[in-house]
Amino acid sequence: DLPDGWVKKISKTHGKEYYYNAETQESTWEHPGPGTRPDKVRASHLLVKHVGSRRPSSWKEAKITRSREEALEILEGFIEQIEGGASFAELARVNSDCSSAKNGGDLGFFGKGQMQKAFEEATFALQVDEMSGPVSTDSGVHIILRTG
Ligand SMILES: N=C(N)NCCC[C@H](NC(=O)[C@@H]1CCC/C1=C\[C@H](COP(=O)(O)O)NC(=O)[C@@H](N)Cc1ccccc1)C(N)=O
Repeated sequence: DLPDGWVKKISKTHGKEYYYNAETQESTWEHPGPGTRPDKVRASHLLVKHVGSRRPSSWKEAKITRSREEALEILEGFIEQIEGGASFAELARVNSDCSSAKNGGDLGFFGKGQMQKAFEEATFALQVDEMSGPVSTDSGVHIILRTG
């Protein structure tokens, strides 16, 4: 399998296979290797929605009216608890405004182009087992834990 953005081509002059990445305009004779960048990552998240969320409703609360600032304060409280040793999954299960709360926040594996850009970029920038700071998307404010 090729990392995202790479395609295999046949060189006209040499008649042999080479690899080309249209995103970066790179070309190389050798296979760019699966290890270079992960195509898919796995993550859990804890979402706190607010009045400005694209869908200000969740399994927890039919009509979410907290302000964006309040959501950020709540999320920062969870970050402190997790940094103090609390379980990310347990806090997500009880507090996340996303339906993934029932899986302890687990979203499963996903590739580029599936999640909102800010969420995708924040997740792909994390190492496995690393947690993000507050990340804002149209859904609300998230903390993300990369798990795979
Ligand atoms: N696994 C996928 N590909 N599912 C589609 C993701 C769609 C994507 N979602 C997001 O980017 C944010 C970040 C993570 C969750 C999320 C938003 C919302 C909550 O916000 P709201 O939409 O009310 O504004 N939760 C979801 O979507 C859930 N299905 C995630 C999920 C739940 C249970 C199991 C697996 C995944 C988008 N492009 O909008």
